[in-house]
Formats: sequence, C-alpha cells, structure tokens
Amino acid sequence: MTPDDLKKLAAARALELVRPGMRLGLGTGSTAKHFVDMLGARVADGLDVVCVSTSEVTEAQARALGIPMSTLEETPELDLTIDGADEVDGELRLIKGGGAALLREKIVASASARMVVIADDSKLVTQLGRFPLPIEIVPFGLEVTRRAVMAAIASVGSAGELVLRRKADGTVLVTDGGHYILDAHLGAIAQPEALAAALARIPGVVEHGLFLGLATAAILASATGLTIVGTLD
Ligand SMILES: O=C[C@H](O)[C@H](O)[C@H](O)COP(=O)(O)O
Repeated sequence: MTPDDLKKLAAARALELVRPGMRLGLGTGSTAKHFVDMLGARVADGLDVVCVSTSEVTEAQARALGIPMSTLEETPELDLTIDGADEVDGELRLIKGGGAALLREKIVASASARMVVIADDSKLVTQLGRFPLPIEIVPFGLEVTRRAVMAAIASVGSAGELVLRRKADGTVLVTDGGHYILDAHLGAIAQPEALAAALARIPGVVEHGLFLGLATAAILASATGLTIVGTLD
C-alpha cells in the first residue's frame, strides 16, 4: 500500500461520519484533498451538506466538484471539520501548517463542534516537534518578530533554527491571509502548551501551528488497518 492509499483509507473512514444536513469544515493538504474528492462524489449522488473551506486551494477544489460552499459569516457554527495534520500525539495535540493553511484551519476548527484528523500513521508521534513548527507572522517588523520568537522558544527550554518559508522559485511564501511563515526546526517540543502561550504573546505572530485542545479524534491508517485516537462520534 502506498502512502496515498493510506490517506484514502483514512479519508473514506471520515466520510462515514458525514450525515445529511451537516455543516462541514474542509481541511487543506494531500489527505484532506482525498476527503473532498470523496465528499464531492457523495454530493453528486444527492448528499445535502454545506461546507466552509480552510484555504483558497480547497475552496477551488470543492467548488469545482459542485459542493455547496458557505463562509463563516453565513455559517459560523460547524458540526464537523475533517483535516490532515503534520504530526499528532497521543493526546490529540497537533502540528499543522505544512501547507501554509494553519490560520484558516485553526479558525475553522475552533468553529467546529468536532474536528477529526485524517492521516497515515507516520504522522503519529510520541513527542511533537520533529516536523518544523510553522509560525505565521505579519511581514512588518519581521526581524523584531523573529528575535521575539527565538526568545519565546528559549524561554520554554527549546532551541533551534527559524527559517523563513519560501516557494520553490525562491520567493517568500505569502499565505492566503497575506502573511509570512517562519518554520521553527526544534526537533522536539517538551512543553507545547507553554510554547503556544509564549508565541501568542508576540505582537507580530498571527498564529502558530500547535493545535491544542481542538482535535476530538484522529483516524490513522496503516497497512494493517485503522487506529482511532479519541472519540469519533
Ligand atoms: O497547512 C496545511 C495543513 O495543516 C495540512 O493539513 C497538513 O500540512 C497535512 O497535509 P498532508 O495531508 O498533505 O500531509
């Protein structure tokens, strides 16, 4: 089974959670893309749902599939969000933002009664931080913010390099919200809650990729089957 097959398995299990009339949050990334494809097929067969997307890419995909789309202004309370993750630990703490969508993903997740993560089981970790932590910042005052982020990281006993995210062509990546991303290569995050709190105090930080207390379950696919962390219903 390829990693892509595993992503599809997790997405298919998540699709079973969808009921007619639900208000759904649609995640971003290669795993969420499979879920949106599968949802599109169900909508084509007559399933009635309304969805809010977490990125321009997902919005375009969903619209092309004919999925009824809404906004958080029209639909500020969602029943269920299905999204991928870069890392998941046993307490359902996540790192997200590898696809630069962390800000909208966190807003949509916070508006959802349930957030279910779908991933292949390589994303399950005992300690967060091997995946570089994305930190979304405003472009103004970049150097001031960079130094403050370094100090915040040191204040919780972590250390590592901060890298301004660039696109393949070398230009600085700009998020859907018009911001930059600093990727913090920490190796391990011993105190996710303390780091999240320290980052949130920095004026130039818009959001960070630590999702704490948001996911209600994770569906993790491996060649031997599905592992469920948390509660699906
Ligand atoms: O910003 C992107 C998101 O947080 C993605 O959900 C995350 O990077 C996982 O993506 P993938 O399913 O492609 O591994």
